[in-house]
Amino acid sequence: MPAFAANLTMMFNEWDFLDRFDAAADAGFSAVEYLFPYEAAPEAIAERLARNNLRQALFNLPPGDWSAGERGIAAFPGRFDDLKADVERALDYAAATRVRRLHLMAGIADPHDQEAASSYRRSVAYTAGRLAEKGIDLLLEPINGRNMPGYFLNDFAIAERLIAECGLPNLKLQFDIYHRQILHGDVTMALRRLLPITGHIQIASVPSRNEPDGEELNYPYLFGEIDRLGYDGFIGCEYIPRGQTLDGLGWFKPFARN
Ligand SMILES: O=C(O)[C@@H](O)C(=O)CO
Ligand SMILES: [Mg+2]
Repeated sequence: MPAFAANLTMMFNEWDFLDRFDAAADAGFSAVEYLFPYEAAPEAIAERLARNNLRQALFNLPPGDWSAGERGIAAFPGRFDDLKADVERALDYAAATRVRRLHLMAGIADPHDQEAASSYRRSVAYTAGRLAEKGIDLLLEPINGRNMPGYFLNDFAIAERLIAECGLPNLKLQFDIYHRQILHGDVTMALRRLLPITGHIQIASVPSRNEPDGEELNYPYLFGEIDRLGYDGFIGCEYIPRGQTLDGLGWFKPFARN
């Protein structure tokens, strides 16, 4: 049975950030993820995880200045020193939350720009190396250009090639099924082929990015396939509830822990 992680950036927004941990546990989740933890103290997050017996599935390394439109800095040649500091900041939170995987965002940059491509590769190799010292996986996530216009890593084939070329055991793919369907489709065959390099999966309906219970994709079929393939990681529920979070959890009832 898949281990679902509630995405606390998108779900349970009826509560303040720290209270979302309690709400997710009460709803039957045994794990959580979110984009960024950095506005809360690491100890406060650790306390909520422990209190609720929750596992921390994933979060992102700092993305640069999000409010100014940055979506990562890994592909920016002039920001390597910032990136190194960001890695240490993320590792403080990783130590507190015991997370085993972190996602590095690439940034808004032209994927055909050679300078951006080599900066990205350097940032990925550096970050993966530093995370390996702590036993943590580094994840790369292709993101569709409708949600994130101009995003550098906008193609699963580019991520797959980079992971193969780097040959680092802790460098893996973040397979967001929502982005995959929008970018390329062919979700089941891609899961079958890419599962060996996949470190995390995320889900949402397509095209609305709501509960995984309708629209283009047949999630009960995909959950069965993911199980059949022997995936033993987390599935992050990275969706925007259509209404109240709890009202939309009918799909999750068979998987809830209590
Ligand atoms: O799919 C997404 O948008 C996220 O997983 C993310 O990390 C960047 O927004
Ligand atoms: Mg995602």
